[in-house]
Amino acid sequence: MAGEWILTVTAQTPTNIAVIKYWGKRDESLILPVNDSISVTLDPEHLCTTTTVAVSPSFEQDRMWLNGEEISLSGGRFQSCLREIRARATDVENKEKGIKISKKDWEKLHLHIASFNNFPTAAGLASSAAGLACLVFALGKLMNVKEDHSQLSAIARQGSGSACRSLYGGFVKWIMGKEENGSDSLAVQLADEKHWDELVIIIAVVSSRQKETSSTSGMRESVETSLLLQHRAKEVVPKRILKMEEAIQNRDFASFAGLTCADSNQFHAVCLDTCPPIFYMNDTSHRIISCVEKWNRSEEAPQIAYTFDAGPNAVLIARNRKAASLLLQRLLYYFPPSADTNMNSYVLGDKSILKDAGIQGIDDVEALPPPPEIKDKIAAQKNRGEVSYFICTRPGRGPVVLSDESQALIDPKTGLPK
Ligand SMILES: Nc1ncnc2c1ncn2[C@@H]1O[C@H](COP(=O)(O)OP(=O)(O)OP(=O)(O)O)[C@@H](O)[C@H]1O
Ligand SMILES: C[C@@](O)(CCOP(=O)(O)OP(=O)(O)O)CC(=O)O
Repeated sequence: MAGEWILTVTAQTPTNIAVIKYWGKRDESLILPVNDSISVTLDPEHLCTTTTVAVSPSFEQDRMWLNGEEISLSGGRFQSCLREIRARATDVENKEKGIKISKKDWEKLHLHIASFNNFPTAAGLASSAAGLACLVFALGKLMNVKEDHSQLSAIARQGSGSACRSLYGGFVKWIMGKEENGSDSLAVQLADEKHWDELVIIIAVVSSRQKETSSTSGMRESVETSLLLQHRAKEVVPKRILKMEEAIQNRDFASFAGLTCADSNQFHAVCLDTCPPIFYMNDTSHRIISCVEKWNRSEEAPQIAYTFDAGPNAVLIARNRKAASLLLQRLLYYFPPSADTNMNSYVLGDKSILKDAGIQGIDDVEALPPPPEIKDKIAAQKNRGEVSYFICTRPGRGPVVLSDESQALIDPKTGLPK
């Protein structure tokens, strides 16, 4: 270790949405859950975190910038991740740059970290999951950590529980584990993103405002006060996990949708059963559920699964592209954009779904007929402006290293954000 050099690694990591929810910890500091959970990883093309980690003997302290603003790394969760990953660092040699770092040097070397979310932070779109997973994954690469993704997931878990599921693409299970030290509480991949690639996901962003009750404090209050949570964790989730694994393996959409909707509804029932009650969904969320339920019931088999995290945004999983375009027509019929919004900023992500739905501009939205399953005028009412925007996406891949230096967020000469 000599001279003034800077070594960087840049990684990209997806976010994930739980279809069997994690809600409740048995250990707050290690972040150990009261039940297993299962998630779908979302395509990083539309929702992801990019993080560059840099190390240099010239850095005087660990520093981090999130979306361009410097943030503190002093929080216990960041510190746990940094400590755990440093403890697993090994020798690193970069012959091209003439850099040699030995295992013991990592204790003294400081890091600069810059991260960017390509979607709103702290808006109920799981930025903490993608963010903490990306931090751990990028540091693992920089420090030549030999552990596999499951071992890394157990470190990301200590940054934010749901982050452990973002270490893999496709369908992922977070096994709650039994050990007191948390060593067996980690994520495993159930199936990769190609296994069920017909699925299309539409997110209705109902509100981008920061929520009143964070997941962390909400689940603490539920553990302390909700009897329904105890019943859910002991009796309901273990059986549901088995059924969900089977539904995913067999690509059985009817079973997948039934389990996903029931689990989201039970999670929100636990929130209502908490004292004082927690309300994450709002009237718009309820209207979206009712639209999906009516349509699903009018068809021979369910077309859409819905799930809501700790906020009012709806995550809608369509069985295939055809169902997704019919869903988008319904959503745009009920929730047209307000007068000053253009379609280009109203439907984001994979815009080809919009084309499939036959919608080119606002005139096509205004001309949409009421969905055929609607029988009365009240049910056909429009709710203009209630949805901020939609994101069309699909199941996606796990973390990757971006080797193209132009994608790095830290200047390799100054060690500061570009
Ligand atoms: N890219 C990132 N890198 C590191 N930490 C991040 C990153 N993005 C978000 N975070 C951390 O996560 C926090 C936001 O988490 P929070 O749980 O409030 O929102 P969210 O994850 O977007 O929403 P939700 O958990 O409801 O889905 C940020 O304040 C920051 O501490
Ligand atoms: C409703 C959820 O999204 C809860 C996520 O909780 P977090 O992972 O954000 O909580 P902490 O572990 O305290 O950081 C359900 C889920 O993702 O499984």
